Amino acid sequence: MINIKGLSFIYNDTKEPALNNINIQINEGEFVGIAGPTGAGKSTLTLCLNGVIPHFLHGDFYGEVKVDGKDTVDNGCAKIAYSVGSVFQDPEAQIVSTGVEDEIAFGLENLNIPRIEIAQRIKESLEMTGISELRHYSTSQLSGGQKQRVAIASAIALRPKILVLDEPTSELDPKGSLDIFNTLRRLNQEYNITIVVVEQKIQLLSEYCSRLVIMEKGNILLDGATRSVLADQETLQRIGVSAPPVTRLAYMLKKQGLYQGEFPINVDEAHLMVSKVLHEKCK
Ligand SMILES: Nc1ncnc2c1ncn2[C@@H]1O[C@H](COP(=O)(O)OP(=O)(O)OP(=O)(O)O)[C@@H](O)[C@H]1O
Repeated sequence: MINIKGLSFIYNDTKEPALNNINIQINEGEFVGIAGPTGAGKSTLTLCLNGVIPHFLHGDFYGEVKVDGKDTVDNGCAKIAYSVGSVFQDPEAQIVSTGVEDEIAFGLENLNIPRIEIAQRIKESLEMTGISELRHYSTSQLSGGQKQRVAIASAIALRPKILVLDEPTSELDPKGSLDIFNTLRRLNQEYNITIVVVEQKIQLLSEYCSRLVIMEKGNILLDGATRSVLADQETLQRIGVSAPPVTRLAYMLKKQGLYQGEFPINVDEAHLMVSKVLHEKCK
């Protein structure tokens, strides 16, 4: 679904590569989280997936990026938008219309989709994101989390196979952040949309993503199943990515020889781990 080979990118007027020989393959239906310290190249990578790089942001581009079989150099952003929907940090900056319905119709009208089909797609994308009740709202009435879900609905109205999100919860409170990730889970599980999300809140990534990619200085440092990536505490600590509290607790227990099992990645699993440790101790 996403195939990146030898991708390096240096922004104009800079010396250091923002991306440095990235190789990654993401298969259909994966839910991939990307994390890493500031300046790691996470946003640059998302911009390479939706074609903004190289078509709008210029620099030295090396290697190959293919999304849904389309090479992003040979296909413009409009063509790529049929395969890759994009959602950015700030919902305010993405929303251009005064009404929810108009907002979702906006991208479709630009692509000359027939009116009757636009109506169908508005209904469908509102249902998919669980916000049908907001259809006739004015966008100024919406909370940050609702705006971000309208942005997601607008992106999926083009029926992309891949949804790329760059820190979609950065402006949101914990409830709004959970709503977004629950929406993403639904799009992934029920509609088989491949999700690639850059997110600082590692706890959210650990609960929702099946695969984690950790970047640093333009490189992919770790890439694998969420549990195994989070188990590499030394690397995460070294680059300043703080693992979820449950994983840190497991790490401490393992270091002291009190726990030998798998790393927990959510509260339920941590609960089981603590019960096991206590059981052993009380024997
Ligand atoms: N438009 C730009 N022009 C020049 N350099 C840029 C531009 N955007 C990003 N960079 C540089 O590219 C490198 C990677 O930046 P990028 O924003 O992709 O990292 P990031 O991991 O998303 O960081 P953050 O978490 O702070 O958003 C950084 O050194 C940054 O300064």
